[in-house]
Amino acid sequence: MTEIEWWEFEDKKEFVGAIAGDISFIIESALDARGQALVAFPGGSTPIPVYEALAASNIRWKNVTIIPTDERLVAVDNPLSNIAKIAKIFLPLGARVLPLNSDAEDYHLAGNAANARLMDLHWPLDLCWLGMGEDGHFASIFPGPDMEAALNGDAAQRAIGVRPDPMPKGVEVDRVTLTASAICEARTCLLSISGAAKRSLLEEAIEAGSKSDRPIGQLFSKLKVPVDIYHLD
Ligand SMILES: O=C1O[C@H](COP(=O)(O)O)[C@@H](O)[C@H](O)[C@H]1O
Repeated sequence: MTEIEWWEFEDKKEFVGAIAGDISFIIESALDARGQALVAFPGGSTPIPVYEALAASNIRWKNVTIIPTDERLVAVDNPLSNIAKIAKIFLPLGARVLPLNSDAEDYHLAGNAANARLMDLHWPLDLCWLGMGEDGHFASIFPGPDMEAALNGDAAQRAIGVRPDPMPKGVEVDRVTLTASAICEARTCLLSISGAAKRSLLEEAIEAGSKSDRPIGQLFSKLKVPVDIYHLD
């Protein structure tokens, strides 16, 4: 199992500031070392205040490429779109923001198109910042017909189309996600969650590791890079 450091917060402002500070450091270090940075940001609602804090920081965005860890296959003007929120904040700052979605006819083809797009990037990710749902999914790796391929498929595949089964309530759409192997290759990994329920689910899943029926437990059994977990109570 990988090394894990938990960072506990009761104050939302401190939680947001600590994550933004860590991410700024990782991005600036990558820019200093390689002249560019490639990072994956999670979707959903938890990360939005952190996006805003990052946007207010002094990061040199010009040489930073941001991809979402996953995307819901909806139009960009749909409020469920992950890339729309990222693009709205970071494009005006000069970052390159690359979507994972496309006009492909079905989610398998959308996954293949995203995978091909990611092959053009300077890999690995300098940072994979993840969120986690209340059901223990991360990025868009959910139980369902595609979970095995997303977690344990071809190690060279960076993105894959997935259909959650059961569909998560309120977000009943197909998706494209980074694969576990693409995430495990990242130079750094950070997970941010809020709420006591997510914390105890995560602890149990990490403990169960590869035997966990939660995708996040299986991811932790594969990760080699140390992970910082930021938790807001
Ligand atoms: O559907 C998704 O949910 C997770 C968790 O979102 P949160 O708002 O509960 O933190 C997110 O990490 C993922 O990127 C997103 O597509």
